[in-house]
Amino acid sequence: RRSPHRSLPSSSYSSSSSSSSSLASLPAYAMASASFRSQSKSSLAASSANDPSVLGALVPPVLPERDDTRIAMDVGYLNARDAAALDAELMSSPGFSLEQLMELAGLAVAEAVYDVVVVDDDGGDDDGVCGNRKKKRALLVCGPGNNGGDGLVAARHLCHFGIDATVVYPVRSSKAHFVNLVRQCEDLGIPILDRVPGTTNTNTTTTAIEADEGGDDDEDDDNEEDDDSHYDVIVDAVFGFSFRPGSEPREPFASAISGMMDMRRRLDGSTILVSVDVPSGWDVDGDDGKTMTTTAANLVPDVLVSLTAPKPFVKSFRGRHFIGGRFLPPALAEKYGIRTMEVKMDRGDDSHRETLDPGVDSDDWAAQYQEYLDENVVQAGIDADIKDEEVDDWTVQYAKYCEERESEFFGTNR
Ligand SMILES: NC(=O)C1=CN([C@@H]2O[C@H](COP(=O)(O)OP(=O)(O)OC[C@H]3O[C@@H](n4cnc5c(N)ncnc54)[C@H](O)[C@@H]3O)[C@@H](O)[C@H]2O)[C@H](O)CC1
Ligand SMILES: [K+]
Repeated sequence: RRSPHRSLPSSSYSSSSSSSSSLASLPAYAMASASFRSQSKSSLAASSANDPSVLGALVPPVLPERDDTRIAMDVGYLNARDAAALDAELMSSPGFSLEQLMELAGLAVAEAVYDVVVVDDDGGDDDGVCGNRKKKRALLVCGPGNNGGDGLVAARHLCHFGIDATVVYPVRSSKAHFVNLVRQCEDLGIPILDRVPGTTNTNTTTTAIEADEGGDDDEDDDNEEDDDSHYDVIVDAVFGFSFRPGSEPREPFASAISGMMDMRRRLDGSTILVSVDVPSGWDVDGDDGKTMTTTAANLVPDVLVSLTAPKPFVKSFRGRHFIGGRFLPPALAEKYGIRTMEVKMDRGDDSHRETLDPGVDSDDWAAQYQEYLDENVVQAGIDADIKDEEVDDWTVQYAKYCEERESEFFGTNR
């Protein structure tokens, strides 16, 4: 078993496994049949440990073994001004809506998180999202802008991926889209807290802002999570490319940032910190790795998910790096000096699941059972040798067995 954020890639990353199972659709029980196919995913490599003391210093590169899923870093960098301009252009020219962009961004974040905390932790062999493995837990700390929105979207997808997500959202936006994103999380049973568990609430502005913005006052003290809760991953979605590094982050976000760092210390390396687009409080355009604000000086993520393209600070980032967000038409990519990447579809089951047509391609045992039913149950009605009670007995048992199998596949996500 490999440590997900300190590992080099396996040379045989492409080993894949697939499995399929099915439940026969039987006339008496109308069982849904399902087949789950999954493939192992490759890992991207950590090029060196994330020791803050070496940040910005010259670190000899650790050359990874060949891994075709890594892309060269000559994809181009987007400074903060261009990132904002490109964002605006994506909405005006190809006509993307913010909702669309954010959905793709948040999905990319959720998939990267899933890769790191589930797939790689399972030794690269994912045997089904809804299998029997222990649920991983994710804490998503969301800020006031669109970076926070990416976090809210990611929380929803992670929940659908079978991960226990908890959101920290200290200042809720009153914009309709954000209200909906929160609602969608709540509908999935995702707790929405107003502070990072284990921190005291230094936030004196939240209530006022929420009241101003018509927020839900009942939620103000909503921090029911146990302060000692363990999270396998913390997602930092507090600030993105619009953070102004000239001043320190204001409350309650300063506390959210230090809360993430404290929790990481408390969990003593057993949690992975993933930053969305920019480690919150870092200088987006600072490429020497030393220009983050004091508050964020020790916020050094293990994993970064750049959206659209890496920002200049990435040159000094030493962790695992993913690029997400597939929105760029070639003309815009060229204009902003970005090389778009071809996304490898080696997982194939993120947004959809294949089901087996009942009886068409069913597993052996199901086909055999169906055959058995055809021969025996049909006969049961006319064959006096098989007593009704006996039929009831084994049908009940079989229905129970099917339910158990089904819940294995679907987990608690039904
Ligand atoms: N095309 C893409 O790549 C997309 C990226 N997305 C994500 O959006 C963010 C950028 O979002 P934006 O709303 O412009 O800003 P931020 O979330 O970075 O936060 C701005 C927020 O922070 C406040 N603020 C700024 N400086 C400070 C400070 N010193 N102290 C306290 N608060 C501060 C400011 O007032 C705003 O409220 C990008 O990084 C991506 O993550 C989109 O989701 C989709 C398209
Ligand atoms: K962030």
